[in-house]
Amino acid sequence: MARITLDNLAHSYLTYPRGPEDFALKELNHDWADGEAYALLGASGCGKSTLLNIISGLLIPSQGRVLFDGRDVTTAPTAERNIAQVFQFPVVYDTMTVRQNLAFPLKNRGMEAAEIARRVQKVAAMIDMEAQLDRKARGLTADAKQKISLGRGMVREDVNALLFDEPLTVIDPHMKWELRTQLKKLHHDFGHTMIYVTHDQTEALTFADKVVVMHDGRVVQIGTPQDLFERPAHTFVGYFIGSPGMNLFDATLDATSNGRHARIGDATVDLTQPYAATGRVQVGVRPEFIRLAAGGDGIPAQITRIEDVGRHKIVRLHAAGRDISALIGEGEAIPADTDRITFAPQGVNVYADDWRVAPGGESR
Ligand SMILES: Nc1ncnc2c1ncn2[C@@H]1O[C@H](COP(=O)(O)OP(=O)(O)OP(=O)(O)O)[C@@H](O)[C@H]1O
Repeated sequence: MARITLDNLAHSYLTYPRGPEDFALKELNHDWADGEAYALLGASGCGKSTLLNIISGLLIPSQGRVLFDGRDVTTAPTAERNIAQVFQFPVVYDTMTVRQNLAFPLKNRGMEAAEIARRVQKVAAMIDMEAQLDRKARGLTADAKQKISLGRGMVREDVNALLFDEPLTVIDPHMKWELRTQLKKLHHDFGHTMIYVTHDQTEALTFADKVVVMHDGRVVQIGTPQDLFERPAHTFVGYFIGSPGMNLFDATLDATSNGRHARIGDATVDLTQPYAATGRVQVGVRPEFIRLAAGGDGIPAQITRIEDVGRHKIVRLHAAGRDISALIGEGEAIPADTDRITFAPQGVNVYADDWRVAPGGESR
């Protein structure tokens, strides 16, 4: 296992990039802590695979360095990096049995037969393929083959890091959940440094200790699932994480209140904390923190639709010139004469140029 350092890293696929917009990966400095499980999350094309390929050695970055435990591996080939990789689509040897496929990375390193047998058996149990160990891989479903690929990735215990690039794409939904649980268990048991690329927020939030959110070639936030939910560092994180995503209101901070009050449409909202930003900002409030009211203070709003999705209701509203969503818990009433919304103070975030502005007095 290793700490992986990205030092001043950036990548452009163009030979002569003219500006930041020509970089698939914009400048990045980061330490991936030894033994942590990270998910790299972002929409298609945001640069996840580019970053993963630089870490694995499939791609040499146009700028900066990659260090494993302080050793510069920027130009070292994949084979020298001692990592295990699992890709989106299965990579298996069709003419070999499942057992031989799983044993392959260990045999390659000259491991003793009894130890190979022990590890293969253990991994086969994890991927639920003990009954098929002596079947040839040829003829197995794509799903089963991908489980073999995952097993092969997990069979070595001495790797610097385990890298997964959307590994569950071809797996059926029930097995997805099962395998994700197994990966988490594997991480718990062996403490590998794991990097897991996905565009699926559920996958990222359930798998990882820390989620690295990428947008347009840039890492916009690295945080625990709770950080991403409570304090999205960038409007993209607010929108991308959560279902529905965070509501954003155009607002003007009121200088006479030391940035404590915001003007949203025709209403004045008490943000309950001062913000050191001036002029036009955006106020972000997740649907979980929107409260419905009839009369009194708040932003005038009209309900346009109510969707019952089981454990809660999604209330769609029109407020301050935009469509927004509120989540109302089971058993909570929706006032029939709802004509306003208010914000739960702990759910308010303020953004200037898409980046979160920390309120005065925030500890971090
Ligand atoms: N070999 C390449 N040559 C030129 N441009 C590339 C190459 N590979 C990726 N890109 C571009 O770099 C950007 C980032 O792509 P990348 O594959 O890293 O994103 P991603 O987040 O992994 O997306 P996906 O989830 O679709 O794989 C995209 O604009 C993509 O078109």
